[in-house]
Amino acid sequence: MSGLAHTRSHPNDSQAAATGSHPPAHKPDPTVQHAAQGGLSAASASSPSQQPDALNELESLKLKLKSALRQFPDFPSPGILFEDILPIFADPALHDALVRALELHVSQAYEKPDVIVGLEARGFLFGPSLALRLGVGFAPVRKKGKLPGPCETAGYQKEYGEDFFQIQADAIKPGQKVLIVDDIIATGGSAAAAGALVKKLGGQVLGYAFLLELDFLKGRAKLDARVDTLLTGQMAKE
Ligand SMILES: O=P(O)(O)OC[C@H]1O[C@H](OP(=O)(O)OP(=O)(O)O)[C@H](O)[C@@H]1O
Ligand SMILES: Nc1ncnc2[nH]cnc12
Repeated sequence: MSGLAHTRSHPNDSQAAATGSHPPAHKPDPTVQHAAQGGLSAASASSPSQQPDALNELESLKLKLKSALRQFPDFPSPGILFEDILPIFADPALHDALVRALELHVSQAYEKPDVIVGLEARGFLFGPSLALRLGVGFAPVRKKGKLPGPCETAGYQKEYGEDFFQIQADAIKPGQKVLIVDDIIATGGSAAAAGALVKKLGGQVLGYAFLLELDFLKGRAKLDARVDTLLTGQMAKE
């Protein structure tokens, strides 16, 4: 299995990314840790530049991370199986594993970005740490009404509702290369809105990187640049 996996999304597939039906109607015990499937599904070819040691390290980090995720059924609304990533941050070793995995992933797969853009709120948990490791800037995309000064705004729909995102007008300079990061891609609405904001400011979206992809929702079809995720899938425990 490749340590890095990505596909370039096809903008024309966006209709396929509608809201989702959900995977198995199991009722998992939320106190039991679950395993999202490690690795990535489609189109995951290693490039010759990828170092075997780094790939092994990445695979081992992904296994640790997947075992830390928990699921809560019917949160925040009925029918949603909520993936809780917070146990990762309760344990410094797991926290470090997440930042290290993203650092490996991004540094092997992309040219160096100028700016990491993280999405409120869970993209703020690791976006700044990743930016620091890579030696690049960080800019937040926030929910409407939280950022001072001139802002660009984009509305979007997500797996469980709709919202507005904003970015400060001077957060990205025209021509800057941007990597957008968040914890989860579900329907892709949030990430697509963030990409639209970066492009409104003249930024170049190198790609999107996530901890977890709920692939049955086909969110990556909404994104028109490279998409990378450490873990894929949603698996309920009986
Ligand atoms: O792919 P989508 O269907 O758009 O869903 C993914 C988004 O949903 C969650 O954020 P949420 O809006 O719940 O905000 P939070 O991080 O503040 O909890 C998650 O952190 C992603 O940002
Ligand atoms: N099922 C889910 N669990 C956690 N965060 C989400 N964001 C969108 N869908 C989600």
